[in-house]
Amino acid sequence: MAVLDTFSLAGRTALVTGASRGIGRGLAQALGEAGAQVALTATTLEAAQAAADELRALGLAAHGYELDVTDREQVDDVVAQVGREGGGVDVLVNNAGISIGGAALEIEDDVWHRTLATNLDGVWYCSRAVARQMVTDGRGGAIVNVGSMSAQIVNRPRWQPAYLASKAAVHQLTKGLAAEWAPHGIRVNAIAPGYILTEASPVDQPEYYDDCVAPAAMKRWGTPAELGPVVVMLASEASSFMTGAVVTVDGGYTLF
Ligand SMILES: NC(=O)c1ccc[n+]([C@@H]2O[C@H](COP(=O)([O-])OP(=O)(O)OC[C@H]3O[C@@H](n4cnc5c(N)ncnc54)[C@H](O)[C@@H]3O)[C@@H](O)[C@H]2O)c1
Ligand SMILES: O=C(O)[C@H](O)[C@@H](O)[C@H](O)[C@H](O)CO
Repeated sequence: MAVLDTFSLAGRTALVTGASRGIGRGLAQALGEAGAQVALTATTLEAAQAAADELRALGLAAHGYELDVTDREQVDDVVAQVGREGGGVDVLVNNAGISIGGAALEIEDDVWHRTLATNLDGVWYCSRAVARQMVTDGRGGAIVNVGSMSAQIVNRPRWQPAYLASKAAVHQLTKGLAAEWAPHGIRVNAIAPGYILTEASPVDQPEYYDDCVAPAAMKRWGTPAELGPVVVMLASEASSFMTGAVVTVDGGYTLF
């Protein structure tokens, strides 16, 4: 197979969580451009369908589904539905995540629990539901988790202890599931983005420059579009011998 053909996702179905905006929206579009039929999921059906409409307007194959990743029953139902409608889920991108700021001595327990529920339990529920389907179908597949450089560094000046813990857990869960599911032909990898400009991460604002932009070797923030090619690689045969890897995409922020 010619090298660029190994990146093709033609004939595959990809499910993306938190796909209505930001990084998830960008990744959904990249997967669609690589040829996948994309199931865009979001916490409201309206947001999911609006994002799917945008992709279809670009000539891509996309459908929207309501999915709150903290709701295990809904996860199982949506994965089953996407599987039925798309001939099985071949690619799962666990993107949904929240980061709530607050000092450790001050945050409410609710912040801790909500963060872990979304960023970690959500990855667990979605991965397990998709892997069960992949194993039952005997087809294998690829899971890509959106981790973070926050698994290894502490963001400043905004403290977010639950977020840091959740992303470190996602990286290690990636490795654990990769080891367990390799015999089933399921590869599990993660990306660890640095600062990416999104609604949740307004790093173009001047107050972020000193801590978030200047320390990166490339002295800039990244965009969701710059994560797309990396995720397409991890989702496709282009990374056929990769599993359990965490690929850093941070403009050199964590070099120092
Ligand atoms: N932006 C960055 O600098 C950056 C860096 C590293 C990692 N990340 C990670 O990338 C992912 C996307 O971040 P973003 O910057 O695009 O943020 P964002 O807030 O724009 O997007 C997050 C999406 O997740 C969705 N979401 C939240 N809770 C959910 C739930 N319970 N169920 C389903 N969906 C839910 C939101 O509705 C939203 O659409 C997150 O996992 C984040 O931790 C972001
Ligand atoms: O590195 C990351 O994982 C992200 O940048 C997060 O830390 C948040 O997006 C940031 O806290 C927003 O201010």
